[in-house]
Amino acid sequence: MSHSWGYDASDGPATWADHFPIANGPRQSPVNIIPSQAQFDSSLKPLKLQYDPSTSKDILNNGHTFQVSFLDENNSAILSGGPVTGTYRLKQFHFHWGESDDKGSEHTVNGVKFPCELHLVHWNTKYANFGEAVNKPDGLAVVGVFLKIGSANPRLQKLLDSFDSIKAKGQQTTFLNFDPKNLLPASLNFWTYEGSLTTPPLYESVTWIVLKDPISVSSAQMAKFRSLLFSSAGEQPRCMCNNYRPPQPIKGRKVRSNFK
Ligand SMILES: COc1ccc(C[C@@]2(O)NC(=S)NC2=O)c(OC)c1
Ligand SMILES: [Zn+2]
Repeated sequence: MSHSWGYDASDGPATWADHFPIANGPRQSPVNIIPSQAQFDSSLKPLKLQYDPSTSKDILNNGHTFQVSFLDENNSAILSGGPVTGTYRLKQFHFHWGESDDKGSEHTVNGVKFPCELHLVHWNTKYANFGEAVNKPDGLAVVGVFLKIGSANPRLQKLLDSFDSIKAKGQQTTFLNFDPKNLLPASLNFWTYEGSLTTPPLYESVTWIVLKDPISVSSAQMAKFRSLLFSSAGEQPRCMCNNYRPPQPIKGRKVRSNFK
């Protein structure tokens, strides 16, 4: 039976090493990105994200976050270029956020936290499927996008409108024709480094691609994120928020950028 974990003092990030010793491994995520220490790498190719909205399937409250899953039987929604070799297929995207607008992102920039961070998860098609790829050193490529408080973002609205249907853990509903391209900033300038999943099992299998530019979200929209629950229907309601792991030791890793 997989060990239960969460984000409270009793089961949160400070306790994860008890059952998942890789939590203290050499390539853990997230990290604090220090732009002045990132190395510009002219050999990095432009990041290519080719998404097909018809591959979006459903939206689920999994008790840790909410995620939108995609059909991944073919190369309709893919990531290529950037720091990766080959083709990676979009599997799902999800978010991490705080109980207030002053925290919530997993990666930080010069120690600055954003209120929310989007993760677009892709798996390497050199492997047969996501399950085979998820624990391989080159198995996953995750695009991280920061959300910054500003004007309401209409492109988040379809997600927010689905929240009443997935309020509690385990609730799921169909979520068709959603184009994740609409969640990206205009610029695909990025930082990249070798890291891990940011929740147990914390596999060190992620090539991180963190976009420099944020997208906007309003404070009212963030409040809707916080209307979701960690808890199942019928249980004592527990606000889904602060579902972020703090930055981990860089341990000698280099963060590269495709921009000066
Ligand atoms: C067993 O496979 C898993 C388990 C958890 C996650 C989620 C997460 O840990 N990973 C990132 S990235 N953010 C997260 O919250 C996952 O995502 C690819 C794959
Ligand atoms: Zn994540």
